[in-house]
Amino acid sequence: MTKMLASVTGGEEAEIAISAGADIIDLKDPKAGALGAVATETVRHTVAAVAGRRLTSAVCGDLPMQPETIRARVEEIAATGVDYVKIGFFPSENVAACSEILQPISKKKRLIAVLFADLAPDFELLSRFAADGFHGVMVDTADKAKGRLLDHLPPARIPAFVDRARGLGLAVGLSGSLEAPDIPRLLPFAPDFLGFRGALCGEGSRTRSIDAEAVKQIRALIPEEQRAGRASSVDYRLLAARGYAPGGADSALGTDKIFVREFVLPVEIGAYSFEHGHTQKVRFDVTAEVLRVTSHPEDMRHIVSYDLIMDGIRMIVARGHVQLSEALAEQVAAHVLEDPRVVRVTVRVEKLELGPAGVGVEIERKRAKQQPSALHARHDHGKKGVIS
Ligand SMILES: O=C[C@H](O)COP(=O)(O)O
Repeated sequence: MTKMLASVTGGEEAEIAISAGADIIDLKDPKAGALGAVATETVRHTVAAVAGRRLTSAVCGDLPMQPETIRARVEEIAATGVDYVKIGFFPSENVAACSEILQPISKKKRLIAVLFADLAPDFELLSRFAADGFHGVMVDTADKAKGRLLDHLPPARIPAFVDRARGLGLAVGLSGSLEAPDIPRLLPFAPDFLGFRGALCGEGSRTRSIDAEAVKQIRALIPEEQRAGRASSVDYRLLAARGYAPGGADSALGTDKIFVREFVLPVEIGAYSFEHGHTQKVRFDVTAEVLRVTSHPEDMRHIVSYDLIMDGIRMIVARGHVQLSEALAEQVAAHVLEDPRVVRVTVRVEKLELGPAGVGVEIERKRAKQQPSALHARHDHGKKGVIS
């Protein structure tokens, strides 16, 4: 299951994050940069105070890409007893050398390579990290003022990154100014962890202190593993909605309709030869009938996000040429029905450049009774279980 990583500045914030349910306590000084490091002594004390109640990690700072500087710093942080050491790899011709020099340390400490979605990350580096014994790879953002992870690494590009990392045996983390609505969009990729700082702080400002209420709200959106000695805070309705558990929403509450209208994308589509090798504008209109889980919807736990529909369409379109509008509509309908709360979906696909206005197809599909959730299937595949 996906773990929640909370970046904290020291022992006091660590306790807040622990009591609000974070799985990984990550030491970081947000005032000192994207991967700003806290004092090594603070890492040591906090790790000792956490005392195995949670996994711990620490960043090494926004270091120059100089192999010897990085090696020395990673050794210093590793010696604190922290479980994971996170190392930022900024674009440089020295990246391979900086990774390679860490080989001996990676044999005794779990290292996480951090790439930055807003700095044109080179995912070819993943095989370098795997060869050098890294435990995992994480994507973050370097400039927190310039957008969230999904602004730089859109959902359609995430499967390629996740699949590649998984194929190399690397754990996968996603972060970068993530906010609550990003969580249901990222969970289907089954990352090993999602990392947060800004969303846990007062007024969403990552340089303020973390706030217990904000941590709890984020925690509630990530299905939680049962932890010994802790009353479970699992929201079973959420789990059901994500396909992690049998059961479903309260049918007595009936359904709502969510919709996406006039969503236009360039698509490689068409059966004629003149339609191959280039894109044409296609308009999507989708309405999904969703089971309600509460009569008082308050946050992301209680809804099916229309972002999931748009993300799905983008991912399907990114797979390449499709011959028929009908086939495209079927794929979109199947994707939307993967959410077990969707009972019926209408999909209209219109090519906008072939006729006076639009030409296309509209289909309606219902969830077949007892149809096993595709999300079940995805998660049953464990680490390989990502949308492709
Ligand atoms: O490791 C994760 C981060 O600390 C993310 O920080 P952020 O949510 O402020 O971008």
